Amino acid sequence: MTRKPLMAGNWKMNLDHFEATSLVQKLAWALADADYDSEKSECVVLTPFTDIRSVQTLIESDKLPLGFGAQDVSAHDSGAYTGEVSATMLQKLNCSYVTVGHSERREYHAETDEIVNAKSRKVIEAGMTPIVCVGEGLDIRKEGRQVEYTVAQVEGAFAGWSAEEVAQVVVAYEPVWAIGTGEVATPEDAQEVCAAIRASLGSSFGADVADTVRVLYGGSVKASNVKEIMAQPDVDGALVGGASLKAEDFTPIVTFYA
Ligand SMILES: O=C[C@H](O)COP(=O)(O)O
Repeated sequence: MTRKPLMAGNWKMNLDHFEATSLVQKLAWALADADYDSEKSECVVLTPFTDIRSVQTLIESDKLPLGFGAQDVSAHDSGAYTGEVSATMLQKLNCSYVTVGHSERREYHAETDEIVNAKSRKVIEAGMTPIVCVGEGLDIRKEGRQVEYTVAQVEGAFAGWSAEEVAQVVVAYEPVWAIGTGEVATPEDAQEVCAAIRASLGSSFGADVADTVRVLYGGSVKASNVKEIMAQPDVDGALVGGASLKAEDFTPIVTFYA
């Protein structure tokens, strides 16, 4: 099966809605200038909640070849959960993707695999695609336990799910030590864990699921290293932080195939 590469920009807590509109316009212009072919990669921006309406309006009204989504979601449907945003609310804004369980959420907001599981399920139930983030810290990497640690996170994220549900997700492998540090995992490091994630999905949910689910790599992806990372057979895209904040940095990542 051919898995279409997904190049997703996670803006994190950057860019207000004015800046968001400006970046989307610049990105659309730069992609057109680079002869971007949306058949060869899918380009998505994951914005702060406050930017989504502005980004949606721009992308839909100008029919830009970009997807958009959010960086987190509530595990609850509605009610007395001050400050939270439900999957249904995001779906009503036409979001396609929602990042769940990013290492910054796990670290600063104590998100466990159980919470990631519950949130991802809400995203699926609302008809969107969760980008479920997993990955080891430096201590685990130094002990050489990156595969077992990351595979256990994947098993926890989808415990109790059906194969049909898991077939709808995207998994992002982000070694925490490579996020925002300039330390990029080697292509072989990325391949090792992405392949193990795929193998785990295969043994738990079947070969079709393993063939279908896109596994992304994230952690200091840049124009200068994207091609070698994307050349790995089990890497189906990138989750990009810092380099997604400028059109001139993100465009060559999205058009890595050129
Ligand atoms: O979600 C994106 C990752 O945290 C990677 O961030 P980075 O590209 O700035 O290292």
